[in-house]
Amino acid sequence: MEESYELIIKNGDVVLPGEVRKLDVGVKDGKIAALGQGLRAAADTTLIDAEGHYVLPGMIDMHVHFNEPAFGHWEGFRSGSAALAAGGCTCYADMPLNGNPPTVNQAALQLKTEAASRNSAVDYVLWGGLVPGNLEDLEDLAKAGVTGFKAFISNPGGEGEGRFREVDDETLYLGMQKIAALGGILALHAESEDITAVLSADAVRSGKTGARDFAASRPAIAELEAVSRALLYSERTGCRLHFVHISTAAAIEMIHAAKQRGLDVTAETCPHYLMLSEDSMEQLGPVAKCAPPLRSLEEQQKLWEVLAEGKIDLIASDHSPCPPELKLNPDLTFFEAWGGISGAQSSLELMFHEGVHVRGLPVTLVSALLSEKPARRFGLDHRKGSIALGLDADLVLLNPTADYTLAAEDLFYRHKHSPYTGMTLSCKVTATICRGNVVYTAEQGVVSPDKGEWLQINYAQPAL
Ligand SMILES: NC(=O)NC(NC(N)=O)C(=O)[O-]
Ligand SMILES: [Zn+2]
Ligand SMILES: [Zn+2]
Repeated sequence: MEESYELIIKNGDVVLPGEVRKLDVGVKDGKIAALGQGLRAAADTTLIDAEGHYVLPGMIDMHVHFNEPAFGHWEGFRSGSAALAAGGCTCYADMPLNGNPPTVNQAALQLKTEAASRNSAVDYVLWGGLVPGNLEDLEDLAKAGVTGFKAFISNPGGEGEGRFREVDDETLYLGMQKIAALGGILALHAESEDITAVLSADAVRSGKTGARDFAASRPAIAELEAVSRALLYSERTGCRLHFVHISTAAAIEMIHAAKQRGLDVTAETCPHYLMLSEDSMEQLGPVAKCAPPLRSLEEQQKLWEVLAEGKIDLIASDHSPCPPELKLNPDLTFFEAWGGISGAQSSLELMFHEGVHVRGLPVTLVSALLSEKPARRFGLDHRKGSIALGLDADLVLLNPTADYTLAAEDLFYRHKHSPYTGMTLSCKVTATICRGNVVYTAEQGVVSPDKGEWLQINYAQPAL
């Protein structure tokens, strides 16, 4: 009997693990059911012509802050996931902070899942938090299906009573022991609180509150010190560790060396450390403010070099949005403005534009950093992250010969500011498909805003 497909994507340059081939992709029951040439459509098959386009696995963005509950006026699941879909992302991980309550116990996780349910365009996983005082909650969170635990070494900022707090050393050490026993993984924001707090206070006291003063208050040594401490804890506790948003090649090298000696650690960086620099902070203002801060152009170049050498494990956006008055109000000093960049919609396009087109990196390397490697690291690879038979049909069509200038109106975020508006890009996402369902097209926008599902993670077994 002839196979019948609900969807066939024809004639695209399909990005498979390690190679690109011109193939048709046949989708049945939301899964990739065939990869071949000349797949035949039935009367009710939807056909998409991908001639001249890459067909990529959807990006898996392991680091976004959607601020519900309570801070949906900053960004919510609807708008945030719409932006991700428009940017070629088919699965994401929501961080446990900037909503209130933060996701640090089961009751808070329940509120999070209620906010997300039937409000996400694409699939998602949820991080729980490790904070002072919640050691006893970690097991419940793990059983409820969080993807892992997130902790901050430096003060995360934010508003509201009960907001997310950074860990002290004891909480970090005991937390890592416990997470190791649960088989979980810790994601860590690694900047020394002692160094950044003292330098920030000094700068503000002496009226040095500009963009470069901010960068100087969070120097590379703050990242290196926190990374080295956490590596020691990982070694002693056996806790799997993932460093979020690493900003320097030196920290990447330190993590890589730890990996070489057998530690189960990985490093993420973000498009903004690869695309922007300290100069951008000065030119664009707080819209380009984040922590760790953007670095020098020399540092940015070194980060591309370690990326090309395969020492970076994955790319995530660290989309950390806020209302315009916390970023664009001229009365705020650079130190007072919100720290966090709105960028999730642009990650894949930026990485292809700069990584593949400008710097000549292999398409397969860039795609692996966006999809395959995050899936493997976080136990999603039996369903997501690659174009392979039997996996979810999470697919992106990318036009690699586009020439478009990103405008604020193109953004699906709740608040349409981003450091990338005005940038001209050489590629564009033209369609995003999640589990065989067309979620976004460049012509029609987000056509399916609410069919994304929560993938609960069971560390002992792979995700459902
Ligand atoms: N509270 C935050 O969202 N912080 C975020 N802010 C950044 N990166 O500037 C982060 O992930 O650290
Ligand atoms: Zn962070
Ligand atoms: Zn973050």
